[in-house]
Amino acid sequence: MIELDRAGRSFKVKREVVHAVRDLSLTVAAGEFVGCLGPNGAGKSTTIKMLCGILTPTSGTVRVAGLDPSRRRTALARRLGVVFGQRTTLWWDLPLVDSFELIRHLYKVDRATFRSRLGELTETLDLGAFLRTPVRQLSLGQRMRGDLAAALLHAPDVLVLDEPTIGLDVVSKAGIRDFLRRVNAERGTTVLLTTHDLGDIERLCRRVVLIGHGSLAFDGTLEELMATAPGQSSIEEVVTRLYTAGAQ
Ligand SMILES: Nc1ncnc2c1ncn2[C@@H]1O[C@H](COP(=O)(O)OP(=O)(O)OP(=O)(O)O)[C@@H](O)[C@H]1O
Repeated sequence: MIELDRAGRSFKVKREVVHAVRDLSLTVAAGEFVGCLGPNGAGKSTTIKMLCGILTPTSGTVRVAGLDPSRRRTALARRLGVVFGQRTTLWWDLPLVDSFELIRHLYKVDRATFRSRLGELTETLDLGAFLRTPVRQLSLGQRMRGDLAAALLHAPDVLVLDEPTIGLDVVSKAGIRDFLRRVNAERGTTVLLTTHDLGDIERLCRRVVLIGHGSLAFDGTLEELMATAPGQSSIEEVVTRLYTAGAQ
């Protein structure tokens, strides 16, 4: 469902070239739930932006649902849902439900299907109390739930999330994690998320990939990740070791 083959992305900054992602090969099969870790500046967001078609790779190839994201952005939009935790895709001054209505038009979802999906998402994400509130008045947790609903209204096959639990309290995080687990298990949606919250990884992701210096530094199960540092009892200790051992 997601395929990166020796994908790379560099940027020219003044006279320097920054290799944000280099030679990254990764395949995510349909229905998988994969967590992506990596130190600040490792290349996670750049990778996500290549998957969405926001950035074109400068080397290698990227495919999502069989499509080249930067060339087939419109076709891909129908198959892909995206949430950037640090930024909203909702219309700031409009009530949440009006953003959903606009998304319905953009994705050409028929009214009956929209109503039934919105009903389901309102219930599972508990949006009822603030559907008519302008997005700018929502708390971060409410806004994130709104963004998740917006990303799923067109029932995409693939969901890509860049730090979806950033800044959320423990209860809101638990709610979002529970929701994502259900979307993956019940709808079979392929999920790839980036996070700095190791609780997301422990509670959600059987498979973990670690990006360091723009390349793949680890790809395996959580158990295999723990086994890279025998004697360390917590995932924090294992990841700290990996980051300080050269992923940085
Ligand atoms: N548009 C850009 N122009 C120049 N350099 C960029 C650009 N976008 C990213 N970079 C650089 O590419 C590298 C990777 O950045 P990226 O945002 O992908 O990291 P990240 O792993 O998502 O980090 P974080 O965990 O801090 O969000 C960094 O060195 C960053 O400064």
